[in-house]
Amino acid sequence: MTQKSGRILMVDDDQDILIAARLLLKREGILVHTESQPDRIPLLLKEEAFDAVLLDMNFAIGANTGREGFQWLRRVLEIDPTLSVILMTAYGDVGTAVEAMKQGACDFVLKPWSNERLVATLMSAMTLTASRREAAQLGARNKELAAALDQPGQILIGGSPTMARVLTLVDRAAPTDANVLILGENGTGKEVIAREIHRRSRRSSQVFVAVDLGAISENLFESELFGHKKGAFTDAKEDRVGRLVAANGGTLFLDEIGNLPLYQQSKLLSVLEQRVVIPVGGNRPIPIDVRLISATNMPVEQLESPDTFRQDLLYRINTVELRLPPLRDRAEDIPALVAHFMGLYARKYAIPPRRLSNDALARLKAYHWPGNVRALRHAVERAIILGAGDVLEAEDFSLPSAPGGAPRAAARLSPAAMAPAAGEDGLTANALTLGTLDLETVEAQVIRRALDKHQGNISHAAAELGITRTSLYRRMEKHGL
Ligand SMILES: Nc1ncnc2c1ncn2[C@@H]1O[C@H](COP(=O)(O)OP(=O)(O)OP(=O)(O)O)[C@@H](O)[C@H]1O
Repeated sequence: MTQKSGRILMVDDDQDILIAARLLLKREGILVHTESQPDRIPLLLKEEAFDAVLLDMNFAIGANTGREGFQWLRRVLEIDPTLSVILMTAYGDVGTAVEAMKQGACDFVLKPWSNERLVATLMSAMTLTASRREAAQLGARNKELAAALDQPGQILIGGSPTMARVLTLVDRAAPTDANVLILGENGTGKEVIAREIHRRSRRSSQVFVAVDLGAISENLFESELFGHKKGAFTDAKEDRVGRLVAANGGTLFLDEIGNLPLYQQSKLLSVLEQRVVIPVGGNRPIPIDVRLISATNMPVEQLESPDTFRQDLLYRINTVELRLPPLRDRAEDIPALVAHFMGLYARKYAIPPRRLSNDALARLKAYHWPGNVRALRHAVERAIILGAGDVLEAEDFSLPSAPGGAPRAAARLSPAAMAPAAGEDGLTANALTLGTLDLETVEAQVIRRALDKHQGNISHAAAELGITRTSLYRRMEKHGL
């Protein structure tokens, strides 16, 4: 790999040496920043991006132990462990050379140097830096891949005419690398569709990285997406590779994109336009190559309002727009979905397969499913656990008696009831002002309040309640909200 466009930082207190090196490296097409004061190293590394450091070992007058060189070597590696450092000295001996390598230097040059050898050493140092940086990115990507391997293969059910139309679009869009925006209520299967697009795309052997923008706190947004350098802020104890870089070569799924505040939308837009990210506290732009799929449950009118969403960002992310119909508009899919989930949970709980009564199926098809496929899935899970006979009846699904009506109290054994009880996570805050001490009622009231306060935004309500979105969904379902 030729790295002739690389950039070197050379630190030596001898101006003649710096001039000689500058002339030599210029001829070789290597950019070099020369510096005579080593204490400027931290600042320089912060301000500029370098691919290798050439460091003298002795700075104090008369010094020849190399002690300062070792000290600055440690400092450089603390700041950027991927950077290759070459030490140089006029007093070098094998012992110092060995010690320098042990402490993390990648090579050692004796003064006066041979031009050819110096250039060759610098070239391999720059290549080493590049591969260390690539390895860090690969590590992050591998983590994502390993997480994907842990996930069971997702089965996509969608035989209804409305879903068939969506799947035709998926078919056409998937191989094109076009950015896709998926719109739909919570639980309609936006992530399932995003994974399907990835699976059918040219990037299918690469990683699929899902980022729930609604779950990232505002102050961690940049660090999570773009990464950070060690020391960029108090908690940045190590370098961190951002999710955008981890998704390199693959598909990046940005869920709940409608939740981003406007100023974060600007940051995201500029990254998408320039196709590079600069980690927080860093200075080296990292090129990114991702296929972007975004999703939101925000109604389209709101998304098209400049007060809520940057329209230039919208144009960038919605080359193809898919609208997932709510489950109530595709009741034809319900039998297949129920059969699929019944099989899934019977296997999971090692329960013999059960049948479904006609009445139960009719009730499931007639219900308006405000929580969509996710809620249906949970209802089936509960029925599988609680249903006593060989045939599951309508009552086993704990459906509200009329659409929008109050749900039956969830049985003690339901998965929802198995979730942490209210009170363990702050859900009973202010219980005394609610006029009742019945735990279930209080929980429902608190959740309703949180949802009202955040205009139905699940991520924000969950964050305020101090629980995960999944946990909030379970509770909403339990209370028929
Ligand atoms: N067509 C489908 N076939 C099989 N399972 C589905 C389908 N659609 C959704 N599901 C299941 O429903 C649940 C919710 O799906 P998913 O997470 O994709 O919805 P979402 O729209 O992304 O939700 P949210 O808006 O909350 O992010 C998942 O468990 C998923 O497996």
